[in-house]
Amino acid sequence: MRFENTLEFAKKLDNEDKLASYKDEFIFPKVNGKQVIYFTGNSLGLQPRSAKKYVDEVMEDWANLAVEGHFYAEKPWWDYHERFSAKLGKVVGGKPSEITVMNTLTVNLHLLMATFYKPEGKRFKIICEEKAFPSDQYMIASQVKFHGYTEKDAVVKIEKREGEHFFRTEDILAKIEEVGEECALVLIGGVNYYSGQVLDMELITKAGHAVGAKVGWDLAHAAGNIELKLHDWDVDFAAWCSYKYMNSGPGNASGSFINEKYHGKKDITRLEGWWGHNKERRFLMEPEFQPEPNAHAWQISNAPILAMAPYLASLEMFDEVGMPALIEKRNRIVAYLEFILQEIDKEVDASFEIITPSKQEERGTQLSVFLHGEGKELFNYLMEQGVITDWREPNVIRLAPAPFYCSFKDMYNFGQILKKGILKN
Ligand SMILES: Cc1ncc(COP(=O)(O)O)c(C=O)c1O
Ligand SMILES: Nc1ccccc1C(=O)C[C@H](N)C(=O)O
Repeated sequence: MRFENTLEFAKKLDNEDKLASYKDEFIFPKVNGKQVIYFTGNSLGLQPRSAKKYVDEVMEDWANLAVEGHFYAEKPWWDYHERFSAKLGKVVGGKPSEITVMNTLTVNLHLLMATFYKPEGKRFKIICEEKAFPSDQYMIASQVKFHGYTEKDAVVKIEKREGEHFFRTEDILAKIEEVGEECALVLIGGVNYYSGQVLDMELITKAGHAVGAKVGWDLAHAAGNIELKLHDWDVDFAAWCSYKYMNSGPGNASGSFINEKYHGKKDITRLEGWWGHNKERRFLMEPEFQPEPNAHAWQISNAPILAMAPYLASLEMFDEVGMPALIEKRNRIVAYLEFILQEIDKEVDASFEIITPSKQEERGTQLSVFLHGEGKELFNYLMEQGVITDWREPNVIRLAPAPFYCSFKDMYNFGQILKKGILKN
C-alpha cells in the first residue's frame, strides 16, 4: 500500500482499523490537557480500564471473606494462577500445561536456570548476546559464579559485526557450533530490547539442541508483541515480564514456559515451595514434596493475587482480540511510522537512522532510531509536547506503537511534532 503523510490519510487508516475502538479501553496520561502519544508500551504498557475492576474485586473479597477468600472468593485465590495458563498459552504458543505465572522476570529466569543450567565437566558455558539487557548480564554472570566459574571462562557473548546494528543468524549459529559440547545453555533475548530485532528462535533452538545444550529465551520484549510458537519450536524454557506489551502494571508478575517433556520427571530438579505441590494435597501439610504434573510445579510461594488481578484483566483483552489481529495492525502501524520517519527525514534533512531491521519478520512493534544530528534536546522537546518515547544511550530513541492503543493519527501527529522539534534547533 502507498502511504501518504497527511491527516486525511491517517484518518482513513484509522477508519479501516478493526482494533481502533480499543484505544478507549486504556487510560492515557495527559500533557497540557491532551492525551499523550504513547510510544513506550515496550517499557510499561498503559492501564486497561478493566484493571481496576479486577483489583477491586480482590479488595472486596479480602474485606468480605478474609481468609475464606482463598477458597470461596468468586475467583478463589488458591488456584488463581491457573486462570492464566490457557489464555497465555495462546499468546506464546505453549500448551496450557506448559505455562505458569509467578514471581518476576529475572527471578524466574534464575529459578529456571536452577533447573536447566547444570554445568558438568566440559559442558559449563552459557551463550548469550553481547549488550543484553543489564539484568540479564548480571543474572548470567552471577549464575556462573554461583557454580564456581568465572564470567570470563563461562559466558560466551554473540557479537554484532563491526558497524552493524543487529545480529546475524549465521553468526549466532556459528558461535553455538564453535562452543559445541562445552555449551550447557543458550539464553538470549528473543526480541532485542535496544534494536527491536526479532531473532530466529526456531533455528537457534535447534542449533542449541544439536550441540546438546538447553535453550531458554528471555521474552520480555516478545510476549504480546510477536508470534511465538514455544512448544512447536521445542524451546526448553522461557520467561517474560507482563508489564510491557501485556499491560499488567509496573513490576508485575512474570509468565514462564516449561516444555512438557520436563513435567513429572524424576530426574528434574528445581527450587521448590508449597505452591508447586500437588494441588489436591497442598493443604494436608505433608512432609514430602509431590510436584504438580505441569509447569505449576515450579511455583514456590502462594500467589500475589492483588498483583495478578490486573494481569488477568489485560489477558482477557488479548484473548478477545487474539495475536493474529494484533500482529496485523502492528505490521501496518509500524510500516506507517517508518514511512512518516522517512518523510520527515527528507523534509528537514535530519539523518535519522532506523537501527531496527526493515524486514517485517525480523521486527515487532519497536523502531529504534539513532539520532545522528539531534540529541537529548529533541527527546526532551517530544516529551514536553506529549510524545512519550524513551532514550537509550548514546543517542537512540525507541518508538513502539502498541497496536492496542496507538492510532495512525498518532503517527501522523508525531511526525508533525518531530518536524517542529528539529526545525526549532
Ligand atoms: C530483556 C529484559 N530482561 C529483563 C528485564 C528486567 O525484568 P525484571 O526487572 O522484571 O526482572 C527487562 C526489562 O526490565 C528486559 O527488557
Ligand atoms: N521495568 C522497568 C522499570 C523502570 C524503568 C524501566 C523498566 C523497563 O522495563 C525497561 C525495559 N526493560 C527496557 O527495555 O528498557
